[in-house]
Amino acid sequence: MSSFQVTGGKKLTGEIVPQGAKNEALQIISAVLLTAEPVTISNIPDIVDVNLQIELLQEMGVKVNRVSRDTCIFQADNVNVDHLGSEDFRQKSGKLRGSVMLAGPLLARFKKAYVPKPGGDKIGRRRLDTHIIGFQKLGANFHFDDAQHFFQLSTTGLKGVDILLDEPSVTGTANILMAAVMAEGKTSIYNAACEPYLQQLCRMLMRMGAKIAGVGSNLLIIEGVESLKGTEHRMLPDMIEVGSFIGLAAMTQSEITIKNAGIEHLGVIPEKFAQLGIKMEFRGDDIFIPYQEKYEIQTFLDGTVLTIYDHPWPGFTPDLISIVLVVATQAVGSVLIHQKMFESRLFFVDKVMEMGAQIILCDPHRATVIGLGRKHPLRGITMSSPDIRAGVAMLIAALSAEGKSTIQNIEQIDRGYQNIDKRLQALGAEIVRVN
Ligand SMILES: CC(=O)N[C@H]1[C@@H](OP(=O)(O)OP(=O)(O)OC[C@H]2O[C@@H](n3ccc(=O)[nH]c3=O)[C@H](O)[C@@H]2O)O[C@H](CO)[C@@H](O)[C@@H]1O
Ligand SMILES: C=C(OP(=O)(O)O)C(=O)O
Repeated sequence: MSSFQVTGGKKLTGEIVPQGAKNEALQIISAVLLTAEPVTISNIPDIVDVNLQIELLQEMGVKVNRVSRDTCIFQADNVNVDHLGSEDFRQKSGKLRGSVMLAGPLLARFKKAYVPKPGGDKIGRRRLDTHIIGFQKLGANFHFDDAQHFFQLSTTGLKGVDILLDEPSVTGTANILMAAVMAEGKTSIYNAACEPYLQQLCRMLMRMGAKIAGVGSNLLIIEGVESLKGTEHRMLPDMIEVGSFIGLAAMTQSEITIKNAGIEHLGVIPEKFAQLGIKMEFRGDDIFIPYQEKYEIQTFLDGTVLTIYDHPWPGFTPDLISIVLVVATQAVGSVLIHQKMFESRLFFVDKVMEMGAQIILCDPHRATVIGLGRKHPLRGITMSSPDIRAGVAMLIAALSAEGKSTIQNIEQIDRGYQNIDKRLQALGAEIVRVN
């Protein structure tokens, strides 16, 4: 288990470029299975989860030519689908959430797929019902192996159908969409997720020849085609990294420019940080966060205490709730943080309280943060990262705290943030990686 040793209290300065989006990459890289032709993908983040997804493809026979550090040409012209039934695949795919999205393209092109229990963050129950029921409606049969926790899917041919999702699952929508693009006839997916990740996937599929209407909305209409061709695709900047850096700048009283932030794709993210009182200047596609002695949490218009909660896109992403919570601890004012989607994402809060933050953990989903400005600065402690975003929230807290902190289990952070220690060191942060 590796750790970061962080000496807090340093003001950071300079420019930082967000990596390509992790959750987009996991969808896009799965979609290369839909064609035998080459697909060139650029701005691929060099992070553990994405590298694992690429290895999974390689191990089932997809050719991967890394033409530069962030660009690969994939060609799925000789795929061994049976590899997915192997112990090897089960082990490796169990390490990340994104592996589940190999199933949709495999069903579409090869008529069978295996879905082992996917990994990813242990942030609550993460069921696959939306995915499997969607496949079933398209004409797939499934068998669930209880002992191995393994879904086996097969079809004699997928057929277009109207699907109303029980919830707008992000990976579920991507999976069903990728299955539907080559199904016979018309499919509609209503209550679809519509994050920029999915919009990007739709655009890529359309460049490959898919017929999709309603991109960016919660109703996707897909007219099945017989086959898809190769294409090129570039990943957007990672909006979760952008949000993390906005919070980091304010909390450490730093002056940072986030270069090429993809501002038009950030939805309400800047607005939520502005509600915490954080100033930002949009300069072209860069976000400049000036030094701020203090930032003050706004109230609602009627003067009641602000609530920040997660919601499917275009609402506020759950992946930034932990970061907003930590950043609020050094603000002036109070905010109720409500993590609606996941029941185990706020458990790191006891560590932030141990650092000296004034927080009332109301229940597994809600925490009230009482920001007293820097009256009681946080103090460094030893903590362990339970998931990607809590890990980065802890790192931000440690960088703002007085004294030294140790963050253990940083493998969680490495799943989603590319060389975060080196990139923050370049801004002046004191972080040492201990392997
Ligand atoms: C690889 C990947 O892309 N992972 C993301 C993806 O995970 P993932 O696709 O696994 O998440 P889902 O969208 O399926 O749902 C996440 C959780 O939220 C619950 N839920 C969902 C929708 C809803 O309206 N109400 C509700 O309560 C679900 O029951 C589930 O427990 O989307 C999540 C939700 O944005 C993000 O946190 C993950 O980073
Ligand atoms: C929850 C996340 O990731 P995953 O779904 O891959 O576990 C995340 O990116 O915050």
